Amino acid sequence: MLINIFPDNDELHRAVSKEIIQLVKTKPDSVLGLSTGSSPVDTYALLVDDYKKNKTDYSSIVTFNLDEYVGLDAHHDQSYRHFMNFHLFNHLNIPADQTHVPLGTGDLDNNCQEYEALIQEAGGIDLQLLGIGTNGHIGFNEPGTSFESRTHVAPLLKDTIEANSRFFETSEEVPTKAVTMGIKTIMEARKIILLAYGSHKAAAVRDMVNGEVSEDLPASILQKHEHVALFLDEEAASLLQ
Ligand SMILES: N[C@@H]1[C@@H](O)[C@H](O)[C@@H](COP(=O)(O)O)O[C@@H]1O
Repeated sequence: MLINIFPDNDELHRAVSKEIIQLVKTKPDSVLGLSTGSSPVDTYALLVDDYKKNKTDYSSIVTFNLDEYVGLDAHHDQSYRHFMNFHLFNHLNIPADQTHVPLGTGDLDNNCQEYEALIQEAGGIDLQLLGIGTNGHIGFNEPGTSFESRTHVAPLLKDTIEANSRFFETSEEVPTKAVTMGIKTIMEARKIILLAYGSHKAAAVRDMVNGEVSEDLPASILQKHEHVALFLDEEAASLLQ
């Protein structure tokens, strides 16, 4: 694992956005795996800034997002599809049909199979962006998820549901399941960048890097990937040995 530690978040997001922009420029038909949550928001803002200033070309880029809540369609303002359109896709010259976010409505098992097939048809993911949950989840692969998993419907754990509840008006609205790329799907990406900042991520980051590789901490599998780069701030890195 390549570990980059930054004194401030601005530098961290600049470094991550540079990696993405460089890939888009050197391989204009790259397949990008993207993530949601608060972690990548400022990175996406920098990609949008760069696009406005430098007209970096996304017309042949294909994207696959990690996950989507079950029950929320693209029109719901808390759906990950809405998040991605709002923060990134609407501001770049990427054709909408080249952006993929798992579908959290309709025939879910079928959606999962189709998503895997689409990733394969696109030639696999060149660069997967990840965040990490405080319990070590990646995508919505909670502790206990099989390392052999592919895109599937995942129940969310109580802590994750509680953490997400701040985004919803009533507790009944908070999704309890998600469609997520599996661990195996994520591990097949040719390169992975994981972004984490803040002291609340420090224990998960420590266990991911220094702990045993175990399904109890999904992100620990990244120790087995040949091209992983962590982009951390000093707080998230503070418990590393
Ligand atoms: N499914 C997402 C993950 O992909 C994300 O990495 C994680 C961390 O979120 P945040 O970046 O807001 O800390 O939250 C959610 O559970």
